Amino acid sequence: MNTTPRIHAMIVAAGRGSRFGASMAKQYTLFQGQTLLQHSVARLACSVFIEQCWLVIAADDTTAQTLDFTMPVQYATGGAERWQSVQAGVEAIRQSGAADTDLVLIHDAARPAVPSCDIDKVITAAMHEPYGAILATPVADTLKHSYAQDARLPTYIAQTLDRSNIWQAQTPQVFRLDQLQKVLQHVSEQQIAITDEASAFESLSLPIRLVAGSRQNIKLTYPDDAVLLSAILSLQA
Ligand SMILES: Nc1ccn([C@@H]2O[C@H](COP(=O)(O)OP(=O)(O)OP(=O)(O)O)[C@@H](O)[C@H]2O)c(=O)n1
Ligand SMILES: C[C@](O)(CO)[C@H](O)COP(=O)(O)O
Repeated sequence: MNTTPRIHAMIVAAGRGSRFGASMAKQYTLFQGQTLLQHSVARLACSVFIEQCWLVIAADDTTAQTLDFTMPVQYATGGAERWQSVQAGVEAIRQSGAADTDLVLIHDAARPAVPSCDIDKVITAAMHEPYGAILATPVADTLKHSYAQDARLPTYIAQTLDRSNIWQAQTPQVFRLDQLQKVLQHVSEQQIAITDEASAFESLSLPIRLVAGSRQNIKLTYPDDAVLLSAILSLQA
């Protein structure tokens, strides 16, 4: 009997890219002639586990459906917060007939350089977990905590943080479908602020496995991330 759970992939692409500051949403910025969204779909398409993908886009998005993708895509409408976009994707996946024990993979459109081997690694890890697994990379720099001050004033160091056992979370993040829906409902009811789905599990003290990922899997967030991302994509080509 085939006990491998089905994988339902979603890419969240409903953000506005305010920190990036471009005139259009950053997921439509072109690198090597392709948008970030197309690059991210292509990376997922390299995975042996993924044959199609849900794209969670803004209600007023008129770009995504004009693009060509390297595997079949379906669309869901995102929300104001990232976790609400994920919740919309989860609902669309459930409506499509997914089973509770299937796995859901969530990836940021803003992370187009994720190595496909990392995608398969985090999926395989999640298959052996009761709740899920995420890609992450151990912090490499010394971390400073600053005094909270008026942004118009110079900022000073309050303390250096112990960086042992500190990781930077990435995506994909992969979870059991029914468990993900349950924890997102908890986040909604308790109005908990989260910036990734693993945090929702943490809010209920549910264990999520960390899988060491590539430092090439950067997220395009600020304008000067573009130079580094462009170099990484060129080297990966
Ligand atoms: N309401 C939101 C917010 C974010 N995202 C997606 O989540 C990913 C990571 O979020 P982030 O880097 O913060 O993107 P933005 O929210 O667009 O950026 P900013 O916070 O600078 O506006 C992106 O692919 C973004 O499109 C989303 O689908 N729905
Ligand atoms: C999900 C994420 O990419 C993990 O690092 C990150 O939390 C997204 O945060 P953002 O503020 O929505 O970019």
